[in-house]
Amino acid sequence: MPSPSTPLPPHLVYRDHQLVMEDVALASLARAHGTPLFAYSKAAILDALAAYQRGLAGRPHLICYAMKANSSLAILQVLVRAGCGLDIVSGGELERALAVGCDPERIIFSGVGKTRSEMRHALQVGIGCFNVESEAELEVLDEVACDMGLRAPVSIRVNPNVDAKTHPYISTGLKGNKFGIAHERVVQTYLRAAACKGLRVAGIDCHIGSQITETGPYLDAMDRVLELVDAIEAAGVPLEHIDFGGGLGIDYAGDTPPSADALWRQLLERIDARGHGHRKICIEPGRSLVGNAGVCLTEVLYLKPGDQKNFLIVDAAMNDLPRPAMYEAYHRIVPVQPRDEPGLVWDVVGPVCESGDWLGRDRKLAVKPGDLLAVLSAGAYCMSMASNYNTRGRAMEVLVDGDQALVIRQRESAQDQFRMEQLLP
Ligand SMILES: Cc1ncc(COP(=O)(O)O)c(C=O)c1O
Ligand SMILES: N[C@@H](CCCC[NH3+])C(=O)O
Repeated sequence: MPSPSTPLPPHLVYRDHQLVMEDVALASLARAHGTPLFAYSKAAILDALAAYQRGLAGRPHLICYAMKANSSLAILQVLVRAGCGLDIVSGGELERALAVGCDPERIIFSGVGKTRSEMRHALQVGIGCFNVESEAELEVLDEVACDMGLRAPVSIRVNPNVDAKTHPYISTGLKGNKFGIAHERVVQTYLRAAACKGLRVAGIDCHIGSQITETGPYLDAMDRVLELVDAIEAAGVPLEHIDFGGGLGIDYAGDTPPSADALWRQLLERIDARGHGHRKICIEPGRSLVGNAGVCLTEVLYLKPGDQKNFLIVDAAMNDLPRPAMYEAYHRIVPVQPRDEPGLVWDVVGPVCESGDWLGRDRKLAVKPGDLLAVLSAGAYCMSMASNYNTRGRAMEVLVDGDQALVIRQRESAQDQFRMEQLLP
């Protein structure tokens, strides 16, 4: 676990006893806008993207940001303007992609449960590729496209049966997972797809899981995918691109994932060695682009020391930051204006009426009510998984760019929440 001397994520620094993001003191943001508040560093997002761009430089490629990690419109704009396409998994995410002006040809539609109406809309606007996850889905997509007199570009998501060595809830490339088509059925599924009038085979797709911190599982999965590419083409179905998904991890708790450029140097070596150097590479990174660019600022409400546990009650909760409650995930928690005192060991918990509503356990912190804390690595899968449980409004979001801070989402009010509801007459 990180100690207080462990370096902070990029673009966060203590200056004059103040936690600063780029050139903005986070305490001033919290005082101006209230808490809980998510702040994201634009430079950190662009630096993370640059690592992938370096890794894939000189190759035909498309980086489709997996917006499920953080789908706030301004974040999408930052990435689309910097050259990304988008990976989507629902009609709602398609609307977001279109709202930020993403070229539809640079949109990839993933996910196991696309509905007919989602397929129709995606075909109407002309998205770049559907990543198909089952034979049943292939059939429905063919039907929908034929009805519209179109051919849907498809990749088949293969399940390579590789252990991504991550949390079981976010591992997707093993036989027991619901994702993708089993290795042994892939070639026949491609033959079937190639014979469908409503489909055009474009590529092959694979995504083995999330928060992957080792290179080995990626290399194993690439070997399996390349074997399949050879077999599919030998069976007479040409493929244009390899979509290798996302999944690269970030440092939450002293994790040491490879950098995106180092990982891709190795993967490209493998691709070249097996004679596939000419192929277009698509990727779908999510967490690794935005995760360490974000913090969640929260205010200490109450101190509740006890016989067995000391509880530190803050104003952010599991509805804002569901990862600890869902996966027992670790997020580093640091003071925004540190005190020169020894501190106590606390469980940092939120106001929601659930024992599972905790943000951090056994954290040594010197704090008083009214102090501000920053929950780190909160750029991915926090706001996008936030809920209104306990009728708590979703937090405000701010994008920091140099010494500027732009509000990119207003705080949600109770009225915003019940706008869609109906009182009885
Ligand atoms: C199909 C697909 N692509 C991309 C991603 C993005 O993953 P990550 O945020 O781990 O990069 C996911 C989520 O795991 C996914 O399911
Ligand atoms: N929600 C997960 C990641 C899921 C990846 C989605 N395919 C997390 O917070 O770590």
